[in-house]
Amino acid sequence: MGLSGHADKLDMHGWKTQIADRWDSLKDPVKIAMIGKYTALSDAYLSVIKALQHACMAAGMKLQLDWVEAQYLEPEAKETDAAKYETSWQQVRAADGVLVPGGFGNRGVEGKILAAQYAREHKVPYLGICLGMQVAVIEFARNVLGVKDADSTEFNPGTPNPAVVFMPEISTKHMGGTMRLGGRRTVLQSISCLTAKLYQKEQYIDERHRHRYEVNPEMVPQLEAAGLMFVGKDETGERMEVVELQENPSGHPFYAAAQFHPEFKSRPGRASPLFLGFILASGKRLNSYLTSRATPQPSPHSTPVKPSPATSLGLEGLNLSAIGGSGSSSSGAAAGSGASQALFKGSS
Ligand SMILES: NC(=O)CC[C@H](N)C(=O)O
Repeated sequence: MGLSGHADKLDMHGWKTQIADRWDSLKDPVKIAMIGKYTALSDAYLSVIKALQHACMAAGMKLQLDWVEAQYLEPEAKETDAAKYETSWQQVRAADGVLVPGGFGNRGVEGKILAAQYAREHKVPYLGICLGMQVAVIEFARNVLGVKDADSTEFNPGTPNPAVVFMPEISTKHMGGTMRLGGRRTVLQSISCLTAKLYQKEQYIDERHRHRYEVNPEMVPQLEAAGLMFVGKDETGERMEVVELQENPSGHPFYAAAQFHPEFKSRPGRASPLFLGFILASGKRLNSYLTSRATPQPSPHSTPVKPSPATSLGLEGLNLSAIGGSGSSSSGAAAGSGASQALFKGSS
């Protein structure tokens, strides 16, 4: 078979110079509050942490991750554990960005909804993943549309106002076969949305999924009329994939959430575009990053163009001197940018 009988020595030099040294050199802090369940520290959370690290390396920022137990953000916690309630809200208030990752089951959901509301109202960058998108939609329905009892049928099966509903992908009778899993296509609805700009795509993106519930398509027109835009949908147009707060008049620096899990495709040197956008916005560097990149142009092709590997990474074309600009607080930013450049060159 032509095997030489011994493995070549692993070349760790690139890893050391491009990843390990770079990680150690990051100085500008970015404080992210992750609203979850401590007890559910599963692989899903580990992928999210890795994706945050990849994005921080690309942005030249040092990650400070604060775990916030969602349950302690709920008003009842004021009675049962006032100290934890106070510290948890302090962590949210101190954060540069708020992230609600994926999850199942209803414990802590109201706390996640309150965190999404805080981020929206206080213009703090928000990234919602899967359940994090569903709670953002419920929050918006309750507090902007005024549908006070809007809910998900996962948490309240009898809710009269379901903003999120069960989505039997295969069959309700087929036990265990009802989870929508794996790589699926998301069709972008506008080339000017943040998601299109971050992915540098004008037509579609492919990301991985893991969910049973979805945004109720019947509520979409009302939500959009009030400024919550569904900028990514599946190929039928019926299933909501990415949501963003309308740029005007909200003036929000970054409020985006996806039904898919962008963290699953994030790699060192190939940060997930949504995570990168979230970290850049949290570090007040998103605008300079976006202005340094070309806006996706409408394609002359009527059929989708095959994505090139280079444009799917989210790091290419990164103008790092621009990123180091606004909002950077110290000379560490410049050092971080230089190192980012080295990382970027190494990964292309
Ligand atoms: N991965 C997730 O966050 C799943 C969200 C939700 N529990 C659903 O099944 O749709």
